[in-house]
Amino acid sequence: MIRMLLRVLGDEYAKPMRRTVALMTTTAVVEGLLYVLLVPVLRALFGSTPSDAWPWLIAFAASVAVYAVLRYTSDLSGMRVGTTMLRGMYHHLGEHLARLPIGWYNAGRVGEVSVMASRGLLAAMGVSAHLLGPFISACVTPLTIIVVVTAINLQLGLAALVAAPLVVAIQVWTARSMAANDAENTQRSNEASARVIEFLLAQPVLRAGGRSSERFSLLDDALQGVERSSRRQTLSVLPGAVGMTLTVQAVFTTLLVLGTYLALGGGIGVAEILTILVLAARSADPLLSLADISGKLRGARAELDRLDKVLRTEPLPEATRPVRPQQSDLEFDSVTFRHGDRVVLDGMSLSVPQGLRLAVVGPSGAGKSTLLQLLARFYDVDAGAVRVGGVDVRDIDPEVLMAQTAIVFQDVYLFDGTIEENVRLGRPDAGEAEVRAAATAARLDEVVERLPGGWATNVGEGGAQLSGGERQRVSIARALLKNAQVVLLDEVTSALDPANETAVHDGIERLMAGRTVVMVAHRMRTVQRADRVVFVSGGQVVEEGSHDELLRRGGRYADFWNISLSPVGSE
Ligand SMILES: Nc1ncnc2c1ncn2[C@@H]1O[C@H](COP(=O)(O)OP(=O)(O)OP(=O)(O)O)[C@@H](O)[C@H]1O
Repeated sequence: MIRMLLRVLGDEYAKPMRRTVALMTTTAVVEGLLYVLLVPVLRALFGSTPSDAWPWLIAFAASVAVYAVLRYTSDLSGMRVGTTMLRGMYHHLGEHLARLPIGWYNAGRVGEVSVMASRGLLAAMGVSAHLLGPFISACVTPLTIIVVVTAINLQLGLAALVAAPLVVAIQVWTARSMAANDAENTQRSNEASARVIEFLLAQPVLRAGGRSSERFSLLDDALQGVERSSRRQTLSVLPGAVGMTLTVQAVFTTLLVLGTYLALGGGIGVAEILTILVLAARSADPLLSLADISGKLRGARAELDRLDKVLRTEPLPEATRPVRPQQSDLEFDSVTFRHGDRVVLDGMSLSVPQGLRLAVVGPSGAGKSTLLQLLARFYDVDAGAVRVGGVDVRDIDPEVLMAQTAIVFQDVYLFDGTIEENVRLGRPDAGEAEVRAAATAARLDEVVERLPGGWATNVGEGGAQLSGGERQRVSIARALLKNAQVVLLDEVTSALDPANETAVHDGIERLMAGRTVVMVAHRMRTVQRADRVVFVSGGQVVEEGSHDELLRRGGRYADFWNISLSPVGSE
């Protein structure tokens, strides 16, 4: 477990962790040894001069004080290591996530990473802050006590020692029977969380379609699944807990009977027998809590496993000698790319000379968006090469590639901050005049004028305070501010009202001026602004030429527009 923690976090935490474990072990041993002092105390109390007990009582009190200080220090150390690790883990995870390919971030990841960053990291931190100390105490203190009992009386020590393999066997058996239920419970909880999120996000659609109750029953089923698996999980603990209680009781009774027998035969004194019984009673608590602590440790381990899996996901390889492209022409050279088993691009070749605009048209699912994503290196190709300025994108420093590429997608995500802060993301070191100029060029100034807080208006999480078209203008202003030589557009105007569409078209026109552009197009108006058009289908370019040429040719492209402009398919 600790090895796993250190692997996830890095070796810099090994030293404080080892120190904490040593401190916790010492504390547990001292706790066990402490009670040896009861023997002289009790001997004196049962002897002819009870006042002889005083020095031993003082020694006992001093030992208790030493134990209390040790306990405080080791708990504090565990807490400190836990919080330092938590900070370290956040940094480690944050840095790693920032290096992972953007293609890794599909919809499911958001839930997975957010659960990991909250529940997972807290559970992992809890290992050293809350679980390690009690776990070490539950294992080491009873063992120390057995050693002490053996030192006082060999027969009673051996009787107590018989319990050790029994306790281990019960632990292993309980852990096995709980493991399957733990996994099922985690899976059911994750499913239920996903259903809750789906149910909340889909409220507008569900209400419009009158399907709320239908989807609620799915959510209800998921929640009932959690209830059932939680019940099974609780029940799976019971045999182990009962077994452990019976074992502890049996050992206690054995020690009591054997101790009384030995005492009656004069083999052991009353002080010794009382001390042994106190020690036996003292071992009961940590032993009984062992099952609970082990369960929590297993839960934390499962969270760490998930974290470890993400941390072991390799970022896209970076070039050892990165090349900076001097031009902005684009090229797909026999590119093959798969999403899982599905071949999306199958040996595709195309090129875009510097400063020209290419429109990509094709049926849904043909791989148009994927083509843009490969140009921005969200993924690496499976075969062939994607080149910018004649340089393979894998040989370009990712930051340089990103600085050279402006991307405007249909779905724009804005951060919870002011409009100005959101535009500035395009180039954080831009001057105020440059930010305003970009905003004006994107016709964002019209939006800002209407807002009560002007430039300082907070856009809310995800840009919820703005309409789709207004968010789109922020995104275009960002791209304009970035002043990148390559512009990638993923049909940005298809869902806008006429006023916003005109404004966004104006902004896009300014953004495209003098730059190399690839635009995914679903609308004739967008395509007509391109210098060249490719029609993609089946993972390949099937037709290429200007809009008018392709229409005249009467092939797939012409069919595509004829269908989409027919009364049923028209916009
Ligand atoms: N993250 C992903 N994981 C698995 N498959 C994916 C992923 N993204 C896209 N695909 C699949 O790759 C294929 C191409 O998707 P892409 O989004 O590039 O198509 P498109 O031509 O842009 O479609 P549309 O016009 O409908 O947006 C589709 O079959 C899609 O299901």
